[in-house]
Amino acid sequence: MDTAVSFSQVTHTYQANTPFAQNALDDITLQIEKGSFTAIIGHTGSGKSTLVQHINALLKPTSGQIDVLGKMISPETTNKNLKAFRRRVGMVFQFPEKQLFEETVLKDIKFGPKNYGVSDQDAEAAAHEAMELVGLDKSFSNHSPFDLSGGQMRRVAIAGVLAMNPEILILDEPTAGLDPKGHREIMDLAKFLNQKKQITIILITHQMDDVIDYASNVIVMDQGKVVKVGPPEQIFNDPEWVYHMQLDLPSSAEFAQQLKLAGVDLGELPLTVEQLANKIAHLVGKGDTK
Ligand SMILES: Nc1ncnc2c1ncn2[C@@H]1O[C@H](COP(=O)(O)OP(=O)(O)OP(=O)(O)O)[C@@H](O)[C@H]1O
Repeated sequence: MDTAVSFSQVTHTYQANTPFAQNALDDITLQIEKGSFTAIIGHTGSGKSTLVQHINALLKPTSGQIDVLGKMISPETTNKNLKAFRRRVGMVFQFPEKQLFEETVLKDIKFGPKNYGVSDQDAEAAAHEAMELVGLDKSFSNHSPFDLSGGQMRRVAIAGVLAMNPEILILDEPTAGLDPKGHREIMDLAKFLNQKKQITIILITHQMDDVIDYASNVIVMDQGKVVKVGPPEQIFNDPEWVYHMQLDLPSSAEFAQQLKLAGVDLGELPLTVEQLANKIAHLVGKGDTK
């Protein structure tokens, strides 16, 4: 597989050379494969947001370099001539609906492509396509984004990023504050974009169930360092280490741990709800639930 993002010995210090210097990334070296669905986890302040903001060059490293789709980002990189690059790396910030500002949904979604020099007609076509992707009916086009529900506003904001046709999509806690239905819709959209549109997804999340259900690869951060990288099953197979990192287990694995503490031996730690159901069914003599 090709590499989409490659960090080489990257450090980032906020307010470097001042008494307020804050070291947020410490010697990060990692790769993210093209087409992967990568989750970045780690407790608050571990450096996740700082890390992803280097991927579209919103932040520049204090030292080291990052290769993103062949573009090299280094301490010397300036914001000049980054437009074409930034279009390829879509970034959905936390609570992206706060950044909506146009008077209609369509205008808001068209804003990005137009800003990147796309003609009005092409921007409109891209906006309609993006609306369809996020499940917003065309009839919303002339609504004010501020008259929509929280979940719908968030989909408008995501559509604005998708209208630029990114190859990498960074989602920083995209489901924060949504109800379970809205949560599922956004996560299923991310899965669709990854599997059907071949967009590389980089997701920051505190939801371990999402990590196990959606991610193919996980990066664990702690105090500005990458402390573990691997598929979800590998990351969660040591509950003591997971708790030590101030992380949660996926809920099925958490329940299995509780059973284990109560003296029920399930053997290997089941991570998905389906695996847990099968193990319990087996234990009570009902065979496979399938
Ligand atoms: N603009 C800033 N100026 C100074 N320090 C900052 C700034 N942004 C973040 N930091 C510090 O850098 C460190 C990493 O922060 P970052 O936001 O990247 O962590 P995070 O893992 O994304 O946290 P969370 O899960 O709460 O979003 C923290 O110590 C934070 O206080």
